[in-house]
Amino acid sequence: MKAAIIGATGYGGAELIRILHQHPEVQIASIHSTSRQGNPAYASYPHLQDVLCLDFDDIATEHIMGTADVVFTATPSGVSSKLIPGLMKTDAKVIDLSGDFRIKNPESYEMWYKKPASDPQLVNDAVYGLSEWYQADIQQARLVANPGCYATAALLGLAPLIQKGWVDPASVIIDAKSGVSGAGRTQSAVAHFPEMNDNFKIYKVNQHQHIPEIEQVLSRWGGQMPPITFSTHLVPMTRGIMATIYANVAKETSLKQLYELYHQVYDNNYFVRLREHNFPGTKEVYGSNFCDIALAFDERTNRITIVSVIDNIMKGASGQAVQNMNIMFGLCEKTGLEFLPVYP
Ligand SMILES: NC(=O)C1=CN([C@@H]2O[C@H](COP(=O)(O)OP(=O)(O)OC[C@H]3O[C@@H](n4cnc5c(N)ncnc54)[C@H](OP(=O)(O)O)[C@@H]3O)[C@@H](O)[C@H]2O)C=CC1
Ligand SMILES: CC(=O)N[C@@H](CCC(=O)OP(=O)(O)O)C(=O)O
Repeated sequence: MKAAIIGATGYGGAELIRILHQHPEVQIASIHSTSRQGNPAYASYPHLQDVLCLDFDDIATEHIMGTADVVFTATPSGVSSKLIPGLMKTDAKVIDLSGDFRIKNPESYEMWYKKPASDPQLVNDAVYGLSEWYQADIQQARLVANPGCYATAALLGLAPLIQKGWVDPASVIIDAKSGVSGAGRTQSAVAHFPEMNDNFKIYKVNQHQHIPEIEQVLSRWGGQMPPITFSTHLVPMTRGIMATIYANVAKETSLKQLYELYHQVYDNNYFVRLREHNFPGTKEVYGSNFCDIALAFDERTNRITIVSVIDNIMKGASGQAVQNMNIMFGLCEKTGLEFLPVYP
């Protein structure tokens, strides 16, 4: 298969290059940028010197038409919505890493993203690419809306409990923390070294764009859902997300029963690992496509604590995008993705 990457100068794009370069079924046919067109890949990414011998091309659809079987758009929200209608006129399958095609309700998208919603027909046709849960739809999809990084960690952690109705949905609180690469490569004050180093900050309180995304999926699983509380924090590390999720039980249970449920649900999913013997840290998934989940049950408060960790650029973005590509093209979902976590 031939792949084109738009937004290849960003972190999501660089990670796609790292994965696809060693994917046995894929050749990177072209990389695209608006700021570095005509320049070699190594000019933007010195670590690719003598490895990826391609120049950045511009983003005109004509340059992709007929040359790619799959196009990854690793571009910001508001940009993907403009690029993808043209790409849908080619024969390629498209996997978008932005939030532009995730939210089915256009008013909700516009309220949370503060940008015009994408073409409603394409939003309707786009399949939400939470690989573990929508495999059958992803197999048939022409356009996949790859999930947000925080949404991936939170949804994989909550899925069994919400689907089975084991917790009171009104009690759900998701407290999440991310490494700074989640903010992308573009410079910003918040990600500036003196601002984030030796610091720990909450941001976008009650305003994060992943709130409607998480609520949309939880409602699909558990029926009408009350609004959730979701907080995001920036941690002075490069990669990683930890979502610590709290929920009150809706029925009598025990830690043993909770793990039995999670094993039933996830034992056949290679990329979800249940960490029954110790709580996961972000380093234990660093550079890999794993989502590690552990549980605790406090009998005093009747509250469950779920800890879910991912690498934000892997399972939270480019890793899951390649997992979705594998599913769309009928390959084993693990193909080209069996990276061990980088440790230490
Ligand atoms: N980083 C992460 O952990 C995650 C990111 N995402 C999403 O993935 C997407 C990419 O994120 P990330 O790589 O981190 O972001 P970066 O800021 O690192 O990169 C964004 C890329 O988009 C390109 N771009 C910017 N403006 C335009 C434009 N007007 N037209 C075409 N291309 C443009 C830039 O390239 P150039 O200026 O050279 O054209 C750049 O390569 C975003 O939608 C992000 O929300 C999702 C989950 C996690
Ligand atoms: C640390 C940090 O800034 N993270 C980003 C999440 C990146 C992501 O998943 O973005 P999209 O949903 O927009 O694609 C944020 O909180 O907005």
